[in-house]
Amino acid sequence: MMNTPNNSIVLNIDDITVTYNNGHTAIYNTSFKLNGGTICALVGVNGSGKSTLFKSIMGMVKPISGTVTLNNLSVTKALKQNIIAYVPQTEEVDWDFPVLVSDVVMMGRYGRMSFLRIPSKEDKKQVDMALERVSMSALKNRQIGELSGGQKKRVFLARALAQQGQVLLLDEPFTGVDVKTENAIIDLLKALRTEGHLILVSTHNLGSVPEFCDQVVLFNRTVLATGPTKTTFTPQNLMTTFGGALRYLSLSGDKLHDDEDPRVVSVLTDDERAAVFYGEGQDDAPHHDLLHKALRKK
Ligand SMILES: Nc1ncnc2c1ncn2[C@@H]1O[C@H](COP(=O)(O)OP(=O)(O)OP(=O)(O)O)[C@@H](O)[C@H]1O
Repeated sequence: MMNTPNNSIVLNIDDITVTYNNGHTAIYNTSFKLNGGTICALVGVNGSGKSTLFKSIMGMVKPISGTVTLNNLSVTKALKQNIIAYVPQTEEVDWDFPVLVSDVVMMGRYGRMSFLRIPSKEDKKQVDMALERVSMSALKNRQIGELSGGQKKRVFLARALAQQGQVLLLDEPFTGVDVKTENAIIDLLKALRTEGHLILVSTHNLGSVPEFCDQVVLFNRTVLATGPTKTTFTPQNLMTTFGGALRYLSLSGDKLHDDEDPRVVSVLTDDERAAVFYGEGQDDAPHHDLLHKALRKK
């Protein structure tokens, strides 16, 4: 069983500014607040500071001003209590390091072990359950470096699950994964939301945002807009966020993916685009098949 988190978890980012040692201010005056039982998308162009924001929440970079708190605890205290789990971008990991898949997932348990790091029965059970949840049990004795990009992502997700944190930070979990895996991850995140977790996920797959995220933070070095997806994830706000670098794409046919996914890329007309964004009297969020990877860097 996962922890039994309740909706009382609160992440409060209050007016933080992060300046790197080289003098570059990556994010400034950034504030937003999220509660448990939420999946929030963090959306912005490359270099807009999304990873920096994650690292601030993880205490890996220190804001020069402002505070990050979890249930009124400082990041340091929240980390000690294993409240936050982080799935970094794949590029940030040294994949040549010789380590088994199950060992990577066991790392999620380290914060709960004594300094000798001898896994208990419970630790092993949690690792097995986490691997099961991301459908990676069969590969648990493989070297991590031998896995595909999508499989590595799932292993890191399993590591975060094994940690049993109430807050899950995911930095681009869909990059380089096939559509089936993306859908499986989305289903898992929805289940975690139901269990009361607070999930913040950065993604460039704009099409899937309305399908599984109830909140959004549109970001470019500071918060441009934040709130419920339905009212905030609007074409106008997205144009502000992406400054004309946005392309509206739909997918169909078999050319886009290696698997049997029957989709290809085509450009949407203005009318279709309006329909995708809740137009045409649609009450429900559009299915992410309609609009996918709509960001193209200019
Ligand atoms: N360690 C660092 N030292 C100096 N500058 C950095 C450092 N890390 C990131 N930056 C700069 O801060 C800015 C924000 O980078 P960050 O990685 O947070 O963006 P991002 O939104 O996650 O980008 P992407 O979508 O490409 O992953 C960039 O201009 C980047 O060059």
